Amino acid sequence: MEKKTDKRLTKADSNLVLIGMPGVGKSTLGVLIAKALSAPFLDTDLHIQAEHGKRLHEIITEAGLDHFKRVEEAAVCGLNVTGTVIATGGSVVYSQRAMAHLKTRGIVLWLDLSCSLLEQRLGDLDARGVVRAPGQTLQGLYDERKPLYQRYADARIPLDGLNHEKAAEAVIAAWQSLFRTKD
Ligand SMILES: Nc1ncnc2c1ncn2[C@@H]1O[C@H](COP(=O)(O)OP(=O)(O)OP(=O)(O)O)[C@@H](O)[C@H]1O
Ligand SMILES: O=C(O)C1=C[C@@H](O)[C@@H](O)[C@H](O)C1
Ligand SMILES: [Mg+2]
Repeated sequence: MEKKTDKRLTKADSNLVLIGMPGVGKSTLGVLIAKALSAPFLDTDLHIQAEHGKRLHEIITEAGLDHFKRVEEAAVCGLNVTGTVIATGGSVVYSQRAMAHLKTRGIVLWLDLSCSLLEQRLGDLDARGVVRAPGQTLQGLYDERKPLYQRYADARIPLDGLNHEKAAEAVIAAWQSLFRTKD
């Protein structure tokens, strides 16, 4: 894993940033985690949709994947929040700039789930607007992204077999233990 948490960040100031494959639970778990930590919650996908007045898959269909990646990078690099739980889009790791921006202001936690479970959760990938090459399978996408999630994460949280509540607890435990080792 690339660069660890900035030692100067305090727990109160630091953002808790969730990365991982589409459908792994960044948005749904992010809300539960924010609630448990009494922290604000921000979903970068919703932020982009509100800014553009469009669904993400419409942006992708109308303007293409590269355009969407630029939109996502600009939206993430424009964030200026602290102490916030941030659910990112699964494709944010394609932007080195966006990840550097997130890492200087927070701890990045990679939510990981096996592909067979992801497949059960996700419906039509095209309807969901996933950033992938035409015909690329979910396994192919996972293999492509895994080194990126690994590079940017301060910790990986394996979620197989955990329901929403247990998964949120696992994320919070990882976050707390990272601060314990930091202090
Ligand atoms: N631990 C869990 N157990 C069972 N289902 C879950 C769990 N976590 C999330 N889900 C379900 O998986 C689906 C996808 O979750 P969610 O939208 O939060 O994923 P995401 O990571 O934000 O995806 P995207 O990158 O597309 O925004 C939702 O229906 C959610 O309720
Ligand atoms: O993993 C992806 O490729 C994506 C996930 C979503 O969160 C959105 O950011 C968008 O639909 C792309
Ligand atoms: Mg989401």
